[in-house]
Amino acid sequence: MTRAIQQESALILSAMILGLVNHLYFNRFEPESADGPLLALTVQPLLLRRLRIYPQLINRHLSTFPLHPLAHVPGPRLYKVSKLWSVWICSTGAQHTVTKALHDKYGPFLRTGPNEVSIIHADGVKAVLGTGGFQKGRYYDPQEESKLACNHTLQTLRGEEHASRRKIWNRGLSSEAIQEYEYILAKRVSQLADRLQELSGQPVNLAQWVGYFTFDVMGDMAFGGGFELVRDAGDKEGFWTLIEDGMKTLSLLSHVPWSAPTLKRLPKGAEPFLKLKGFGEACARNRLERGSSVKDLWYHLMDEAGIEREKPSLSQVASDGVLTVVAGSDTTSTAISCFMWFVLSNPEIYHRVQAEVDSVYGEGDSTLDSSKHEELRFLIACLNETMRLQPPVPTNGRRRVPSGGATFIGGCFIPDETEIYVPPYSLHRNPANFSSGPDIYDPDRWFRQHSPEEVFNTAAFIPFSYGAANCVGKQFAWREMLMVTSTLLKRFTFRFPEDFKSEGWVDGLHDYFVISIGYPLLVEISSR
Ligand code: HEM
Repeated sequence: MTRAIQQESALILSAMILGLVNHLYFNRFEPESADGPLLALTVQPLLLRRLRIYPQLINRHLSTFPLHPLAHVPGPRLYKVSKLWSVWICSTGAQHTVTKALHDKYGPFLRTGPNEVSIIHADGVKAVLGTGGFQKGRYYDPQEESKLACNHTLQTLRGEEHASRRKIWNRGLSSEAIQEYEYILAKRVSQLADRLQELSGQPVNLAQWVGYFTFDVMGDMAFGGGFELVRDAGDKEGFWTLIEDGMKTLSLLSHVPWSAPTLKRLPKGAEPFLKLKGFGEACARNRLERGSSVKDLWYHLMDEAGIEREKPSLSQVASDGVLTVVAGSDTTSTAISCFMWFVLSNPEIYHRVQAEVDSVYGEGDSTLDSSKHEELRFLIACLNETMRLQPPVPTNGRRRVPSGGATFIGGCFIPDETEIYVPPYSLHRNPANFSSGPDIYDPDRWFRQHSPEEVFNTAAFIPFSYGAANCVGKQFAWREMLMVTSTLLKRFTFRFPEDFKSEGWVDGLHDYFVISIGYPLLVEISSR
């Protein structure tokens, strides 16, 4: 062996040892902040540079190491090495479609990070999200930073704390409470329809108007009113952008939760969150000063009836108010806008669903009467099919396998401390769960007698998530979606303008935890 080869072998060996030490350390002890890794990233390359070995060499031996506990889960090499790739994909808004393409290539178990697995096997739903499943993972931690917005919202609480706060939320969104909000909803639905009537005959961005509507509804629900976007025809406070920027930053940070404490020390690192928090606090102050003539959700969350032994704090409720607006407006408006896009793109379905609304709400009936909602079976199927293909929360947050909780899911070994998730967009389009034509808009699949070759597995349909932390607003969202879509279908005829390239509209749906609609949904409206 020449001296040069001996030297090279020694250097490679030392790099491998360093790689192994890093691997063992970071695999066991995920960093709490970016400080340690940054130090390691600075010192180790310098050290190796002196030894003439470059960090790429180490990278190869870290999370792609054949003895890594997740080595058996397939996925692209870049994902195995670092979460930074996910951050980049997420910043483009294409997380849902990229994850789907990777599942198509690698199968139902996909490694999307050094310590992260995505599952679209139907067994994953109960195992990860159901009773006996896992608690929320570190993905949610950036929201918990004390200097960041939405501190301790319902969405970031775990275990007992979550269960006791969720009890109050359940009360605020129970069937009984929703009956009281019906008045708010009906008022807002007629206001939207009246405004659209004024705009008939010209191209209108329907998605924008539906967005104004859902924001107004949530403003009424969470803070006793005050947004008035439909009335004033616009995003006058700029808080739409505020919420969108906040959500985008949050979804990026969520991929690298340990970077949040370090980033927050940088001057602009946490700005969108702080703005969002300021917005929530201002709305909360307004609600307190103004009071409310109706029992809104705030009434329940603040426990104004005095049912709880310990009254929730104002800051807690202000944070939950922001959560309501974020969780309840973009989601519902995405579902409604996508529904309109799907039915307008499928004229036969459009005519059938309109005919159903006409038959359920006959002469003299009001579409604001929700007691007939159960009769709208085809409309419900169309909305379900919409949320199957375009779930408003397409990727979902991560859960964490606890220490000592290693398990098998759908035959795949999932080691402890893994961040694991079940992304609805890919789950719903997996042919093992829905086929034939998993990517085809086919509302009839919700009705018809299924042949033995057909797969229709509703256990793998989770637009509202599943288990103890599923969507608490599901029942309200259904009431809202059915009331507004039946009203619009009954009152108007919609069509895409001649020169509108409607096929590409879905390409503008960006996944920033909730969907953000990038392109205008242009329609021409005429009264019927
Ligand atoms: C079509 C409309 C909606 C969809 C598809 C939807 C979907 C979801 C999903 C997937 C989650 C779980 C997120 C996670 O795991 O981190 C969730 C949670 C939640 N949603 Fe909704 N949502 C909708 C409407 C609403 C509405 C109208 C409200 C409020 C009135 C609401 C309030 C919430 C809250 C507070 C949570 C957190 C629940 C918890 O952590 O216990 N959502 N939603």
